[in-house]
Amino acid sequence: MSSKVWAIVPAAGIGSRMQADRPKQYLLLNNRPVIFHTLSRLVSHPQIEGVVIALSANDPYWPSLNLPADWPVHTTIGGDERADSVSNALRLLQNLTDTNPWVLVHDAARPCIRHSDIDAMLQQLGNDPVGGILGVPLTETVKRVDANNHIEATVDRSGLWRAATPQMFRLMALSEALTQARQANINVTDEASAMEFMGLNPKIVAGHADNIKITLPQDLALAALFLQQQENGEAA
Ligand SMILES: Nc1ccn([C@@H]2O[C@H](COP(=O)(O)OP(=O)(O)OP(=O)(O)O)[C@@H](O)[C@H]2O)c(=O)n1
Ligand SMILES: C[C@](O)(CO)[C@H](O)COP(=O)(O)O
Repeated sequence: MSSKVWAIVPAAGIGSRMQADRPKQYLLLNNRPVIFHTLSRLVSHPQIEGVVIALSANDPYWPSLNLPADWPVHTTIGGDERADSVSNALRLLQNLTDTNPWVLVHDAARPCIRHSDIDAMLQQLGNDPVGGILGVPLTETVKRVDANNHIEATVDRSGLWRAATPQMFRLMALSEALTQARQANINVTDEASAMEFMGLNPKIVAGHADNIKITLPQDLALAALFLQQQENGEAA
């Protein structure tokens, strides 16, 4: 894939499930904030031209990150929901470019993203008419459970995947899909849902299971281990 792409990083969340003293994207992971690792992975990929990151309006941590001056990172203010943060970042990007590039939307809370997974997306989706997402097929038995934690049913897991990020779509199509979903009061938790709402069928690209989203307290130690393994060349 010859033309460059842009990354969009939603980073305006509060990380409530993490129950930490600060938003999880600013918790330390191997002596660096989570968000530093995520941005480092993105800006170091040769196909990524720049990054637009959506920050909380009252984010006191960003200024002290001291990112390298040559990192092509642009900031904007996020919104109430993740989808609003992504929309705001896309709006800034539309003012930065007069093209309609592929955008890779990637959670700030996913610092273990591999270049090989981004390469697989670019290779498999670069000529796709719609785009797609990174995901991991479910490998365990799936249960539907009632409010009292009793098993209601075993769900057929064939064809079930965990959606991850990056999620790769064309700038204009994704902007329009998110706008339409918002106007219809459809609360989308990922970009693919908005594209599906528009009647489109995104593809899914198999990624590595270590591309975890740091969500719960126990995820931080796991992410630290995965980063260490990757940096030591131990991760398969
Ligand atoms: N209004 C929001 C909500 C979330 N995010 C970002 O979207 C990513 C994935 O969302 P999630 O894991 O749900 O993060 P939080 O909303 O911060 O977590 P929680 O739901 O536990 O509060 C995170 O990088 C988060 O910063 C965002 O940019 N804007
Ligand atoms: C977009 C996402 O990473 C796909 O798995 C995920 O949905 C974002 O986290 P959230 O907890 O749904 O906001």
